[in-house]
Amino acid sequence: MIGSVGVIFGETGSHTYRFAVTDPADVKRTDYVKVWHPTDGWVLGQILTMTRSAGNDNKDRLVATVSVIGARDNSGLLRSPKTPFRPGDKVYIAEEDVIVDTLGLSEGGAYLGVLDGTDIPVTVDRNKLIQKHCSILAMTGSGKSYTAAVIMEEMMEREVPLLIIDPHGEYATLKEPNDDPDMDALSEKFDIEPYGYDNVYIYTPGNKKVCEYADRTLRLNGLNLKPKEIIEYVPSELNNTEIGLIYEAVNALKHDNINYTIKDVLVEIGSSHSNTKWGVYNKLEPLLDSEFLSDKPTPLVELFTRGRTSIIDMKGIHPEVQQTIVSKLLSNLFEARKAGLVPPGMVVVEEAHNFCPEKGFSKTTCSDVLRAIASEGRKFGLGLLIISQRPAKVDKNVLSQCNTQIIMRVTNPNDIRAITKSLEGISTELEEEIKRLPPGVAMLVSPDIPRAVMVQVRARKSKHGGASKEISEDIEPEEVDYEDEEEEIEEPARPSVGGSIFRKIFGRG
Ligand SMILES: Nc1ncnc2c1ncn2[C@@H]1O[C@H](COP(=O)(O)OP(=O)(O)OP(=O)(O)O)[C@@H](O)[C@H]1O
Repeated sequence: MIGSVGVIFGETGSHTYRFAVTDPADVKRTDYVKVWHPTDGWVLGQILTMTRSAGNDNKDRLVATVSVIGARDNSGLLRSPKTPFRPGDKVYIAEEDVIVDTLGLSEGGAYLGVLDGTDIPVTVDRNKLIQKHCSILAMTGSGKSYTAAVIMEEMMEREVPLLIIDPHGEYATLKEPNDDPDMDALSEKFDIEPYGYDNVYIYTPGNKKVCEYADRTLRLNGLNLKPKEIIEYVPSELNNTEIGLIYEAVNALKHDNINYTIKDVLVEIGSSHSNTKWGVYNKLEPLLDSEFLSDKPTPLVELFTRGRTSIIDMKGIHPEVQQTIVSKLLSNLFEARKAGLVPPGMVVVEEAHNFCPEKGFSKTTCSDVLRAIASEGRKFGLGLLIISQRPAKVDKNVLSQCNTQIIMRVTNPNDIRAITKSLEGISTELEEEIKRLPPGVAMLVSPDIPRAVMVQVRARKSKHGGASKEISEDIEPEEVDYEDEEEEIEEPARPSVGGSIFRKIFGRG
């Protein structure tokens, strides 16, 4: 053990104390320190703040404030000392084994990275990630999708089935090894090797024109859809007369007692004498173009099976249609999991604020199923990994069910409020810490670790495909006034519909 780094002074408690730092070169904020307590033995603490001032003698005084973590008792329980530390007690830098034992850092779980400022690996239990869900919350550019990919890699290595809802096509590069020019140094630091994963399949609900690198087309059941289901798939608003035409067409097909597709519905609408039919054609055309409604839907046992990762790449798909696809897909998956038709596994939802928005922001067709998986998924072994850059806009019912929280840099006060509301006993210092986290460093709140810890997230084994755009260095980033910030979710431009649907359905111009 190296010599003491300071001496406790002033008023002390059993939860916090201050010490005068002997040499500023010995300690820094966030360091783990220990103090001997007469009844509890070595008690671990973490330096929360450091202040510098000039004393009466004009000498520099450096004071560190420590938050007490505690010590393990004979039965392994973490306890805070019942009596305060004594002024005059010496403070020492905590050794690795004291930190590991006290924080209960175990080996063998999903390897997330190292305790910030140390080489101590931090892992999280894979089963708990699945059974108790996980969230990654951070502002854009702070390393959300990078960290999400690290968790995916850890899951893939244990052959956990993964279904990734990927609105921006960020995760296709899981197939390629990391080609970071600094890979040698990163490999050594984190003890990992670059690796591209084989069993990753990219599905597009569109077609190859929409997503040229997709391996397959995602097909959902398009047979005998109810009028309400057809309407949900239509990206444009339908007026009452148009909705009426769809109902009439479906009723006529049902009356004939035959299996029908969207194409049949359109042919039926074509026989109507109403001029409204042209409007309906125009609005239903994208459904025929995208080809995802089929009488041969992609089997769930193909999408969600041991050792396989299926990425649903939503690039080029209208946001409202994305929500309907996610709703259908996850409802079917949840039912299949309840019936034991697919194995336990994890669903990853990127941009979760668009799929399960908080009340008052918008309503989506997939909110209910995400809420159901969040509250009941643990019973059936269906886990959620929720990722969002706008925690304030994510459904609280979903966020509050995520027992493992990975929080990266967040500066928006509304988002910080949303995060701290869902975390018990988070201190003002930790709140401040969240605002200052550098990219790649995360605050981990896990049921296995008695307090929030800062983790330097490990390098990816696979290549990073984040969607961040290069910003010219001479463009100043825009200042955001959070008070005036528009809280409504932006309505993206609807894709234009055109071309001759008549030709597609009837085979002539
Ligand atoms: N743990 C890490 N190690 C090394 N680099 C990292 C790490 N985390 C993030 N980065 C780097 O930071 C950049 C931003 O990360 P990432 O793309 O994950 O951000 P994001 O929060 O998902 O942003 P966006 O919302 O724009 O997608 C990336 O270019 C990546 O190279």
